[in-house]
Amino acid sequence: HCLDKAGIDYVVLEKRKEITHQEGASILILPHGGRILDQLGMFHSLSQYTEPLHAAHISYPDGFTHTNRSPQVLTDRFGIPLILVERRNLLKVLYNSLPDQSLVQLGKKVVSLNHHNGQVTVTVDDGNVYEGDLVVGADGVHSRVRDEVWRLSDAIRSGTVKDKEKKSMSIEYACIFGISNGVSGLVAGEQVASLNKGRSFLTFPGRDGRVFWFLMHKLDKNYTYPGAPRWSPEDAERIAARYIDDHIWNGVQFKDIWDKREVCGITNLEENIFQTWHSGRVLCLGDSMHKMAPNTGQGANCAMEDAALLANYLRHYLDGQKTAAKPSQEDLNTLFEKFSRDRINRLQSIYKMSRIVVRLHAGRNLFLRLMGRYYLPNTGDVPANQASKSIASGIYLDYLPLPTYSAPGWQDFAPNSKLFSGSLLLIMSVALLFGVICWAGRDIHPLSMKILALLGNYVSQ
Ligand SMILES: Cc1cc2nc3c(=O)[nH]c(=O)nc-3n(C[C@H](O)[C@H](O)[C@H](O)COP(=O)(O)OP(=O)(O)OC[C@H]3O[C@@H](n4cnc5c(N)ncnc54)[C@H](O)[C@@H]3O)c2cc1C
Repeated sequence: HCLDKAGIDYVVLEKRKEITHQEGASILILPHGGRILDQLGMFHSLSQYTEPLHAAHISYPDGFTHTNRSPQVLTDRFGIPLILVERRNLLKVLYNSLPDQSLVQLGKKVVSLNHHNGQVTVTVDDGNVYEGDLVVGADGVHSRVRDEVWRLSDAIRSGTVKDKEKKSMSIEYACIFGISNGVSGLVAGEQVASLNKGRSFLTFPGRDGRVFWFLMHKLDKNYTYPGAPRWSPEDAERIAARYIDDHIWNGVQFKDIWDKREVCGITNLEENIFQTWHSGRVLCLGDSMHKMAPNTGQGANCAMEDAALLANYLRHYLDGQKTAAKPSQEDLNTLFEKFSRDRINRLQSIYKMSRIVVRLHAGRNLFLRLMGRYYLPNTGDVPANQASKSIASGIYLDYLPLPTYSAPGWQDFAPNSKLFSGSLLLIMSVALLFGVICWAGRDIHPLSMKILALLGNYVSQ
């Protein structure tokens, strides 16, 4: 869509044979991702499938519960609701709104890439070969194109991509996810995070009693490729059985959701930001370059930003050319290098936050358990403020008009403060101190709570 609107020719090669395969996955669209979809004219088509989120509940293993209005606060600030959409419906809308669907070629698994006469060729598994000025690998966490970027880099200069980078993706959590039908006791639009030791649940009740859910499960150790665990449906059943009596919210147990599952799956939750994004005329983006836990709902939103920023840069490059000559290798190097640097800069804090949140939700250590239980519930709008900062500095398509809704959040939380990343550790450490005091006494002094709330507000300024 981004290339189409920028007037750049493209073809999409997709290994699957169908667009809307049902795998039980769903995607939270945050305002920065929603703004891009809105610019491309698709956000409203998506809303027919969704129930906007307005409240967030947190439940703890000791029975304590807490509710905040973060989703509604974000909606009010940015003028665009947070929506959870089935992945297949997102793909359906993306596909159906393409002006020329024949440009998406299904059943084309990319196997190799090569440079030839100032062009790049792509060979797919049926033997067909495609040629273009550049190739963008958006082929997910197990990217074939990333392997090819490494091979092409090493062919230019041996050892360019170090083994350390090739093995830098780690796996400490797995996720069982699914969609259930007819679960009572949960309210549409009110998301639930159920925190527990070694696991956490995220539950998004949608329309007509449908519930989208995720169980994040801590593994016995930290894995790296090629030693990553592999999962079968039986493994999902075995893990689910361990946590079947866990309380989700309002008397609903995981059993009530699991027993009513329509569809479910299991996957590793890989984590990493790779450093080598390109070689020659080939560039990678999306999950192939940055993979994060889904607890903050950022992966796909960041992938959309990647697409938007690349389209912006390509469009600027083409606008600046006096002739219709093809982009030279040197020009592409400069463009790809700037693109990957800008993206890594933007992604660092988002990635760090997703690492913290998945561990905090699963009570990874005493510090995080104290933070989760005694700090988080007393922080008011702090989670919404942190999210607002990353949303407000989101990428948009600079060659298309911005949506016309007026919402103050885009300006109010625009990147003019360096407080966030620099002070996060400090604030968490101070919060830990207060957490320990609260935990030791269990009887939480109102002054401690006031100080925690003030600290929280300070971080989010
Ligand atoms: C459980 C879970 C929940 C998540 N929830 C959220 C959320 O709420 N919000 C959010 O923003 N993100 C979420 N994410 C992350 C999100 O799903 C990913 O970040 C996003 O899908 C990445 O998009 P992508 O296009 O880079 O890769 P993918 O979505 O993985 O797409 C890659 C595509 O490339 C195709 N492909 C692969 N290899 C080849 C090949 N050799 N040749 C041709 N085609 C190929 C695949 O078939 C696929 O269609 C979640 C992830 C998980 C695991």
